[in-house]
Amino acid sequence: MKLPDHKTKIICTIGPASSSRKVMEEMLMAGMNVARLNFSHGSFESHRQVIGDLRAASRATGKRLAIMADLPGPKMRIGTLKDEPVELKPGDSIVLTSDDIDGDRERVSVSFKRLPQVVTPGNALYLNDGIIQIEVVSVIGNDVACRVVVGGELRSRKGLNLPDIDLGISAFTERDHECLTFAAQEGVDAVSQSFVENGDDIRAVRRAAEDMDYHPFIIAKIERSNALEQMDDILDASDGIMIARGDLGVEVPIERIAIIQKDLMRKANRRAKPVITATQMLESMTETRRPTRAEATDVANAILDGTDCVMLSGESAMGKYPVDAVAMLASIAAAVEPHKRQITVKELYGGGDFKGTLKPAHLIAVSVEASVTYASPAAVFAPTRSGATARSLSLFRLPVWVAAVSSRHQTCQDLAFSYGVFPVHETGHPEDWDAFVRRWVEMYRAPGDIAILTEGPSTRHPDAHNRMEIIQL
Ligand SMILES: Nc1ncnc2c1ncn2[C@@H]1O[C@H](COP(=O)(O)OP(=O)(O)OP(=O)(O)O)[C@@H](O)[C@H]1O
Ligand SMILES: CC(=O)C(=O)O
Ligand SMILES: [K+]
Ligand SMILES: [Mg+2]
Repeated sequence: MKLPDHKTKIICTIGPASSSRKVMEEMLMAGMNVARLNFSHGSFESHRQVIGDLRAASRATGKRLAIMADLPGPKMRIGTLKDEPVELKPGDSIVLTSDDIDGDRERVSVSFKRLPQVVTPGNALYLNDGIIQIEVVSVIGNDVACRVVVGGELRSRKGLNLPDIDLGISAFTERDHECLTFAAQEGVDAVSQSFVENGDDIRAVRRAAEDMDYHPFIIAKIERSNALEQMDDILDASDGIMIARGDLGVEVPIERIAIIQKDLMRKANRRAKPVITATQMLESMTETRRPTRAEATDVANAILDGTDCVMLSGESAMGKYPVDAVAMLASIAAAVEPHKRQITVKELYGGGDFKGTLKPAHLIAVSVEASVTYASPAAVFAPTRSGATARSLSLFRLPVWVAAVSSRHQTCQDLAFSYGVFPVHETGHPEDWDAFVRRWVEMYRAPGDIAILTEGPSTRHPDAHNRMEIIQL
């Protein structure tokens, strides 16, 4: 067996292009770690089928895979179109209506029934990830008459954004609750909530899940401008975040995305919460076999800046080259990671004076960081119950794998989102760590003369001390 060549985790949206077992297996072999199901599309029946096939593909390949349910949130969309695509040109008139109709180039339905009440003439609306811009001319009954400002191609169920308008709705909708119930029934590992505005939106998801005795890893999707002012609260409430650049790039001026992205990564890294960079990472690979130079560089920079995961959307859901796109992310990651500087404790905590403020678990992480700087261990072994120990080691972006050993299946699945963490599911806690470490190093042929083992208090040994052990191999 072989350890992956890349430590950045790869998330792939599953859609028509990747719904066959064969493609799923190829994507796993190419490096997919997490499969994302977008509940804005497809039926529960189709998602159930996909979940079954993904699990079968994971068993067949022996590759661990976490499944993430992406809840739609209060995203507004247009309805279906009779004929598509529809080409909109500047100056064209188009009506958005809350009536339930099959749309055409004159009149298109919208999922948000209160649209006519919340808009006023002059408001700018955006369609299809902001590619098309329209302006409200007048509101008559259920119809909002608009004029096309920037044209483009429109297809069924594309998104509608109203960046400056307060919709007065919570992020966790009735529909999300239905999707969450389905995810709980299917035992989906992780849930991402769209259009989060504050920590309460995430707490609502967590509470609803707990009421079902369901404990998924919960990701907050950052894609609204007001979420940016609530990041401390959102990070406290969530297990990780996604920089959802598709909607974010419409909701805030696109020229600010780069700085926002870097800032979000720094904040998430500091708290050891995994961060996902999403949307248009290899967009051109939807149609062509090679990415653009700009895309390859975008992926590289996200990794250098501190992303844990890179994500494919349309590329793997409906593109021509889903497997090539995964392979491309994996090879960019493998090429870039050795150039990523290991993070020092000083940098992590902003260079401030933190003497006396670090907890024992932090001190262990600091010691590991120092050891890896001066030696090249085969791996760092971190027994972990909740995954917190492994995540606190991950944030140093060590050049060696953190083998996170846990008896909890959910913890292993959660760690699919963490950079450089290789989850190892061990039902019985190993009695003989020395033998366990040797076996693992041998099995994966991990090079090195030593291995590092960390251990802190556990439920079995609540009085144990935090310790770091050097195992001579
Ligand atoms: N389960 C699915 N069934 C059919 N088509 C899908 C499915 N999932 C994704 N797609 C297609 O792939 C495209 C890209 O997927 P993506 O997840 O980025 O969705 P999106 O609609 O752009 O937006 P968002 O992520 O904000 O919900 C979708 O617009 C859709 O056309
Ligand atoms: C992924 C997603 O929802 C976005 O980029 O908007
Ligand atoms: K979604
Ligand atoms: Mg979005």
